[in-house]
Amino acid sequence: MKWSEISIHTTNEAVEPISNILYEAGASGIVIEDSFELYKERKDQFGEIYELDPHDYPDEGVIMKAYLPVNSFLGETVEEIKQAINNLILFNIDIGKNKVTISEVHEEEWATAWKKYYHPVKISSKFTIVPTWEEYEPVKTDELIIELDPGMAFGTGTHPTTVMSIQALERTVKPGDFVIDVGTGSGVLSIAAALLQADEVLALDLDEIAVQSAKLNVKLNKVDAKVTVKQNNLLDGINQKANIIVGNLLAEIILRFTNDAHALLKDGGYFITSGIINQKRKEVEDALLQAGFTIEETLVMEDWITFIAKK
Ligand SMILES: C[S@@+](CC[C@H](N)C(=O)[O-])C[C@H]1O[C@@H](n2cnc3c(N)ncnc32)[C@H](O)[C@@H]1O
Repeated sequence: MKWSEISIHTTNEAVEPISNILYEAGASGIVIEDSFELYKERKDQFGEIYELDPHDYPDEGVIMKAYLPVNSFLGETVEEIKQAINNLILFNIDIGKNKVTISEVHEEEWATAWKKYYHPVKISSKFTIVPTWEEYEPVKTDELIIELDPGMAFGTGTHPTTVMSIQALERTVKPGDFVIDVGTGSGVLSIAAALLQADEVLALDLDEIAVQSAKLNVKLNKVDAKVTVKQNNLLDGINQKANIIVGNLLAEIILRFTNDAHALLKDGGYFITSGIINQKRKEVEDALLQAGFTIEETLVMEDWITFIAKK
């Protein structure tokens, strides 16, 4: 598959709204090169000070890079992104130079572009995500480690929607549970559920590349005895009743399977929905209530919402 890199030179203030615009437009990942990063003193995990390469960073402001698949809609998607960024001025957001450039990247470059920005991250009280190419010694004996090679699939584990999904799983998964992960991407949520002692996990994704990536990561984390990865559209054709269904997908997609999720859950089971941008909060909440769920908890991070709904 060919990918197109869209690069936007903007300001720190605009990073969050532009991230939302890019994710809404279907970007699979965003890299942020912030000039400010260069001047921060940083230490590696052994306490050594290290420096970043100035060539990777802009002199001022922030360069955001996102990756979009090259398809027949690419031109329109880019135009919509540009338009949405220009509209930020109406909300008094400084968009700085607003220089937008497009270039084509090949699959391999895309996969490695991530690597230099991606280090072990503690994302909750229990979990630390460690990229496969980094050495990491657990700080605490009960720390749960997820090793990930996100490759081409969404799910470095550090996006707010993923972090909140994992926090929601920590609060709901019980030993012996059967968990379904809709839109598994790199497999990160399925691996988390297995490490939280779920008995059986079904990881589903429509995208063949995500399925391959999830299979690889599931093996890497030695949870392949519990986790089955399958190419599937949402919950189509699945009929084994679950204790938990988790879906980190855009609101529009969640709305398509709230009723199916309700039907497929055991009584007292949880439907965890993430990936909901704040503007869509009410719409998803209404659909969950309409399907027969009660909202047990709402998590908020930056501009994103995660619901823990109970049947
Ligand atoms: C935002 S990513 C979430 C990845 C990962 N679960 C995480 O939390 O980091 C959404 C994933 O849903 C998948 N997806 C989108 N539409 C889908 C559908 N109709 N059925 C199954 N998966 C779908 C995408 O391929 C993508 O891997």
